[in-house]
Amino acid sequence: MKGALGEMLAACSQRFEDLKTEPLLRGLLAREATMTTYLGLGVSLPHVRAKLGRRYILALGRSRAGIDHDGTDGERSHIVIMLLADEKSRDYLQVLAAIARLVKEPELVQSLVESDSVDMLYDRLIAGLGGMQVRRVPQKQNRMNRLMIREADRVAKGAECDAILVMGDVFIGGIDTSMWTPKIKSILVTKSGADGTSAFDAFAEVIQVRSFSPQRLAQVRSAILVALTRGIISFTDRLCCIGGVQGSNQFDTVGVVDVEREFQTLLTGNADLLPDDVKPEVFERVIAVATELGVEGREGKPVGCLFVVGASAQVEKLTKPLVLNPFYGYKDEDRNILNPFMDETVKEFSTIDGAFVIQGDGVVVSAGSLIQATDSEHLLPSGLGSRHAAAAAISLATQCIAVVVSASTGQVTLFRRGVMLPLTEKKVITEG
Ligand SMILES: Nc1ncnc2c1ncn2[C@@H]1O[C@H](COP(=O)(O)OP(=O)(O)OP(=O)(O)O)[C@@H](O)[C@H]1O
Repeated sequence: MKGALGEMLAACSQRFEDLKTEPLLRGLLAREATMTTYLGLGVSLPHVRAKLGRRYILALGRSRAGIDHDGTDGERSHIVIMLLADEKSRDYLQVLAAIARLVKEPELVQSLVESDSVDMLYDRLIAGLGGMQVRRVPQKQNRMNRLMIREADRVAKGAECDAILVMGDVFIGGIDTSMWTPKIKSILVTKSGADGTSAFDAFAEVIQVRSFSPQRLAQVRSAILVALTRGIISFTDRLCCIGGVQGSNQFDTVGVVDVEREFQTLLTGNADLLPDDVKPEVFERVIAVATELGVEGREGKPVGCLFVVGASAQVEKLTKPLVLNPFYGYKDEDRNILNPFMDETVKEFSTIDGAFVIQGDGVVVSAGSLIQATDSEHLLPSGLGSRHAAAAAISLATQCIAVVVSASTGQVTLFRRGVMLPLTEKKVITEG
């Protein structure tokens, strides 16, 4: 890896002659020594921040034979994406996250590894950055899709909806935007990268979510929550939603949702779903990690988990460590939940008892914390035990938002001011 990084830095310094490669290499290797930058699928993303004089330099290296890399369980790196960032680049974590998201597409990675020439690799990378190729949907299916779109438009107008929410992942590779014709403001919700695609012309807003529960209603709920926290819709809005089974290429459902009624129990007169100090992207990230844990578990086994986000000064007074805090001593940037390398770390620690305490800006303060707040006033539905009770109590005692993944049902539930809002449906978990 040291050799590969040296080569890539040399290539960069040919382009940018003022680049001081020695300290950059030292920085990259030091970063690598604290935590591996291997992302999986044969891709590594070494990165460093330094005085660069420009915001970012990105270099991509390919090795067909692969490079040995620490902390990869014997997997080799075939693609090395080196990100150099200036000390002052403020969206550093977002850039890292965007790159990490991109290389989660196995087909793209494979096509980069197999490219015959630098030009071909470059073209494929650019195509990958521009989103996936939209696949053709058979004529017959499209007739029904067009009909559903027209109906959604009519329902939206008739019911005086403020916007149409379109679940885009019904279509493999994304919705064919030429098909989208309604006059009402439309919001596309999608898991796949929409950056830079034509979706931005056809839709007023694009909400990119990282993880979805497979259930359709739960998907709509998560999407509305994200749209709310980002200020794309408001509590008084009425939405027309159009969706279908993921990857089926077929819209099959049109529904109307009154946002306020949907989230009524949670709001009761308070319009601030998110605590003041919690950044929307941090909340979204926590929901995404929680949903992934709920759906996938850890190494095939169901896991439970509790995230307490925001109001960390208040929260700290009501918590006690159950184990030595594994996040102690790391730089804020390295233990921020927005950092893509934290995903695995958080999932790894999800198996230890206790809660994650996370600051509103994303910095993980601790894991394995015992919540000492108690609340005897609110009765939780039967079947919910001490983890859910702790989440309810801490959300009542402080201005935090708590997110629980149930080990017994996989359900993700949100707590704010002691009120619970299930975000995903329960699933039946069988042992073994
Ligand atoms: N006060 C608390 N603070 C932090 N973590 C807690 C607290 N109470 C329980 N937990 C965590 O929740 C775990 C499971 O507890 P329990 O089964 O009673 O909860 P539950 O609400 O039924 O959740 P699940 O649906 O995941 O089983 C405990 O092993 C512990 O890790």
